[in-house]
Amino acid sequence: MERKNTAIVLAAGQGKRMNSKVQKQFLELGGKPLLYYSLKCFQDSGMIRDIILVTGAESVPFCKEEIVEKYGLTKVTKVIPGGKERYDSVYEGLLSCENSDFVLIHDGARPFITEEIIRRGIQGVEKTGACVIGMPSKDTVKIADTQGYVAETPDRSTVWTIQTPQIFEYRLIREAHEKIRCRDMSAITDDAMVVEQETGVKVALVEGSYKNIKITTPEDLDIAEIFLKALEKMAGI
Ligand SMILES: Nc1ccn([C@@H]2O[C@H](COP(=O)(O)OP(=O)(O)OP(=O)(O)O)[C@@H](O)[C@H]2O)c(=O)n1
Ligand SMILES: C[C@](O)(CO)[C@H](O)COP(=O)(O)O
Repeated sequence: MERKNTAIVLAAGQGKRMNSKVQKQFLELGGKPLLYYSLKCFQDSGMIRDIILVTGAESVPFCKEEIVEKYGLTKVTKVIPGGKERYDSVYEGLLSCENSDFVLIHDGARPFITEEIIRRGIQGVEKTGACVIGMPSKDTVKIADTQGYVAETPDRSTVWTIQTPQIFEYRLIREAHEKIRCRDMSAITDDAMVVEQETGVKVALVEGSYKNIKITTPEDLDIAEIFLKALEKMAGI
């Protein structure tokens, strides 16, 4: 039976760390809005049935006209307003795709998602119903104490840095979000944490790519321009 896979693409953040007048998801990368690239990857993937785009209420018309319609992104079936925090925007997205089997929750600020990452993620979610994309850490990681000293050094072979998409069975992530919403969510920074804290389900780790960066601060945009040029050169564009 063919699965109904929905991508929820998040683009409702303020981009405070980017410190730019235009929200980072709408900044230009290679002449197109940064947000376009992840939407286009999901659009072109045969594994994705539909896309829910979550953005700021004030940006809904811009997204519909200047991104979805302009670039012919026909799989984007809904453009909806998000919430104050990332997890609020995810929850709004989840309320909009009730008839999905798997949902792939992705940061619109990560333009370098690929078809291969989607494929590995969808394979990974079949294991337990929960899967995150990430990469083994190349750096040694230290846990700090509150005074700014090293408290602990975890064994690097067990440390991964986590990316998106994060992929879940729809019911599992919806119910986990519903449970956690009545508690303090201030320390929740990704979707896997919601499943880790609210269910006994093990979350599978699947390799993404060191190029699948999140555009967070201005230097990330410079790196993204370099990656994009290299990808276009490889594709002969
Ligand atoms: N209320 C929010 C906050 C974040 N996001 C989205 O979640 C992704 C990852 O978040 P992050 O990089 O932290 O984006 P911002 O919240 O915009 O950045 P900052 O924390 O610097 O303000 C981004 O695509 C962002 O648009 C969202 O949809 N809704
Ligand atoms: C979900 C995420 O992209 C995984 O690395 C990250 O945690 C988002 O965090 P942010 O503070 O919203 O950038």
